[in-house]
Amino acid sequence: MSISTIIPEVAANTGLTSASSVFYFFLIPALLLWYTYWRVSRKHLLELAAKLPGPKGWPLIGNALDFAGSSPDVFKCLYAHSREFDKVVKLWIGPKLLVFLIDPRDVEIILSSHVHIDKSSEYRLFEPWLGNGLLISSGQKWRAHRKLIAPTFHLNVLKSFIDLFNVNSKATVEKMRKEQGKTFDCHDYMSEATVEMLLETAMGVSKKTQDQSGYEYAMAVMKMCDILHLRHTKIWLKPDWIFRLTKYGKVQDGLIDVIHSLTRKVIKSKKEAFNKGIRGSTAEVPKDIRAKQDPMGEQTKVKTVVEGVSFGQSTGLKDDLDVEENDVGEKKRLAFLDLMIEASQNGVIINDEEIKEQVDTIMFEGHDTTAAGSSFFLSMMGLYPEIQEKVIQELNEIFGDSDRPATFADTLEMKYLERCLLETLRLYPPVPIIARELKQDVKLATGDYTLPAGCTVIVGTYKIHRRDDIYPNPEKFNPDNFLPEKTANRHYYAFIPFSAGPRSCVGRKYAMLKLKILLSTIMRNFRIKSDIQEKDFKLQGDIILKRAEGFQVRLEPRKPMAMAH
Ligand code: HEM
Repeated sequence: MSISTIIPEVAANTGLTSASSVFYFFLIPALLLWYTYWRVSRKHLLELAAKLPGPKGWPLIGNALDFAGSSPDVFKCLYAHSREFDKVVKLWIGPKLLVFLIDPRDVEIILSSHVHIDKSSEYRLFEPWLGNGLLISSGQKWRAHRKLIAPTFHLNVLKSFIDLFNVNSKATVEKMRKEQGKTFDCHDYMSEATVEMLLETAMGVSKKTQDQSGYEYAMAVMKMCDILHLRHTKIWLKPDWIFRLTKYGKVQDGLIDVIHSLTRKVIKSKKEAFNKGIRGSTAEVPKDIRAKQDPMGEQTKVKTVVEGVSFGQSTGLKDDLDVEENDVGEKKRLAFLDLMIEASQNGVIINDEEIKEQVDTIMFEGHDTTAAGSSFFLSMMGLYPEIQEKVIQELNEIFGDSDRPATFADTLEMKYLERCLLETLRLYPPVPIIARELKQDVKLATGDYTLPAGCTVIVGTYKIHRRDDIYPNPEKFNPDNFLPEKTANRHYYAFIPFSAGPRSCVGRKYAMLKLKILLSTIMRNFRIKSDIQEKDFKLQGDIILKRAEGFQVRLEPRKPMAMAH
């Protein structure tokens, strides 16, 4: 009689022991086999990666610890790496290979290509929010929708937004007036203004359509970005099933609810107007603004094809936004949401779900980027009073004492303000990096390096804009970097705040026009002061570049009753 029949616990234990030994007997070789297969299947990637320069990492986790700190620490650490190497930097986050490109000649190969246009897997985390909208989609869907959407941001359409840009800029000035003399975060005002302008222009609905304010929507977007950034940098939060078990999963659901409820209301309201035969924005433009606008019909006289640097693109580069006026057919002159709804009527080009995805995408891409860009601009004005005075002088020359709204022709005269804006986008590009996933190997231009298929390639815009071989004294805010003689000889891909090539930003011209009207209106009313020096900025690159401490500025009135009407 064996001992196990006498003592049942021992029998059970013996059974357990033998079961677990069998388990380990098979598990360990299975794991080893899987690891060997995995290494062999990635042999090509590992061999090419070994030749790329990069900081030393740890076994298995690679450089994952570089991503473990707070947002500003991660940003600082990545920027420090980009300064140790001058062309390419390789980093491993566990098994994931990231390759940063920081030379414009290499960046051109990726951004100008019609092949390397797939977004990296990191963008997948946006899906519950943005669906498969323009920012994330690829292949035939992206191509068809890009073709549909790009013409809705043509200058001819944008010019019809000028009244609404003016109305909303004035309203922002009035709201900011209560902050005079205090130190406050101007980003809050810029976010609200940019959301409301998008609603009234590209979406074509009154901002009163929604009961919550643009500010609430903007705050929900900001918190969503915090969560997405956390998931990008903390690898254990990446798998959906783990993420859903954490408190962040629930918070995300709540935020998406706020965001999507705005989207649904906007689409509903636009459809109702559309069915009544109304085209164009339903937002109100006060009579005085419309009457003062374009008194001599000058807007129609001004040649509309103003390309290159004035609209955020290096001189000489072109994309699908730079089509001639005559190439944009009558039908395509509709604003974004009008055109989406019209196209959906036959259900072939775009269906209701796809419209929602695109509205979410444009609302996000269109507001957070411009809110950051304008807040950095105001911070720069506050820090450099002599530069600010030159902007004010230019605005005085254009507008004199008048409180008239800005016209399109005026925006073309704002040459110095434009250079300050471009210089802001150089030093503080709101989208500090762009990531793509390579489906095939890519030979680089700057050395004997080949990027392996399967890696994530990251265009390091922030670092490229601060290369000392391209921009002398690169950390200094110097609007003269954008004098025509300076831009003429620069590599096309040395200034890419809006990306470039077939997947460039569709809102590039919209952003530049809107920012010129908003910022000039603010500066016709206030002088900006700021006490925190650039070296003390705590930058965080959670998708959109921001200052962790907030964009603290003070306002001084230029004219006590200026612009009051
Ligand atoms: C200062 C303001 C802005 C900056 C710096 C900016 C920058 C960028 C960049 C760098 C990209 C490429 C992103 C990537 O490939 O991952 C992009 C894409 C995009 N942007 Fe902007 N953007 C701005 C404003 C806007 C505005 C106002 C809109 C819409 C009204 C907009 C809509 C889009 C869309 C839809 C895409 C995706 C395009 C595609 O993949 O085909 N952006 N933007």
